[in-house]
Amino acid sequence: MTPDIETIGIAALFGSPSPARDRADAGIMAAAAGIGFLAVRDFPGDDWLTPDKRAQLLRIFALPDAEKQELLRWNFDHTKKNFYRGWFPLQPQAVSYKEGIDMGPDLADGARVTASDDPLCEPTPLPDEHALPGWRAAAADYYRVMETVGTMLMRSIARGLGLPEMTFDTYFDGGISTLRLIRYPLRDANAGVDTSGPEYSVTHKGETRTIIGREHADSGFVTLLAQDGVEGLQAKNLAGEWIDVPPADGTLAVNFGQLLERWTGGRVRATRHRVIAPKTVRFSIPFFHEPRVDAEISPLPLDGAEPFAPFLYGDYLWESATNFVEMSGIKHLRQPRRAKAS
Ligand SMILES: O=C(O)CCC(=O)C(=O)O
Ligand SMILES: [Fe+2]
Repeated sequence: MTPDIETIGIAALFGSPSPARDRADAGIMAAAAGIGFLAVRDFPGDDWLTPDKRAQLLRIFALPDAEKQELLRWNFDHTKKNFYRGWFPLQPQAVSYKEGIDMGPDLADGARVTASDDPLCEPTPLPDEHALPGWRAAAADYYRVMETVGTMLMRSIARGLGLPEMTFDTYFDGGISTLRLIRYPLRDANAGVDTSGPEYSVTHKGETRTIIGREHADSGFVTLLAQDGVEGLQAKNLAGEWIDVPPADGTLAVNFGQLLERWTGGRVRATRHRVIAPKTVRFSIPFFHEPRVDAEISPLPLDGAEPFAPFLYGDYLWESATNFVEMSGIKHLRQPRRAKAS
């Protein structure tokens, strides 16, 4: 039988060294090195993982279209000045059938917009306070809670790798984490998009299911995902089978990105995942925990890790993130800040 994705209580990660913390570290590392997915619960701010609290954030989807359009990114509306942050609308022809918003650290702390000449550091267009009273404060609080969970998980992973626990902290100080809110509506059967091809549909447990989130591995380090009670997310296990990552209130799904996989010499796995269409609209709230744009990624002192030429996180992120459909057409707008060693 396929083992389920483990749920691990992480309260002890927030305290001083203890046997409970050692157990949590071991469980996290085993999941990171195994299937590359886990679920975590019990942490400060976990009251956000309830339907009522999530609904506070998801109110943004009820804005009138005109107000969402104000938040659009340049690739969807050339009158806008934001390239990387902001709204992405439904793209009916795309395999990933979703709309939503990407928000940066200025949401939690406006002073953290650092480089006006770097789209990765641009301010996030946000709805007016009067349109959604209290929404910004709620989203800012959620962002801060996730940043702290991300920090504690990275410390746990450092310990699990036998590295000093603060190894990753300096990279993430001033980081550019992204809080993304996603809505996946039901596909309109009359939209003229043929979803019968293999890109759009798969057979799962004997049923034909439409894909609404294309198979991918995340780019960066660690992703903290709140699902809003509706199934659909699947992870590819070591045997190459797709297994469900069921939503559960009070838990965050955790998975790891390709950069962490590479940085750790493959000890942490960047697991591929996808979303198959449920019978109802689905919402999810990923938080991509990310370092500073100018963090220099160089080989960690780990046995067996492949050496590589150091590079800047921002350069890597831009190259990789702009391959996703919601970022299409913007790659040329940012040049690497450091020339690649030839
Ligand atoms: O909606 C989900 O559950 C998954 C979203 C996801 O994988 C992503 O945004 O990278
Ligand atoms: Fe993902």
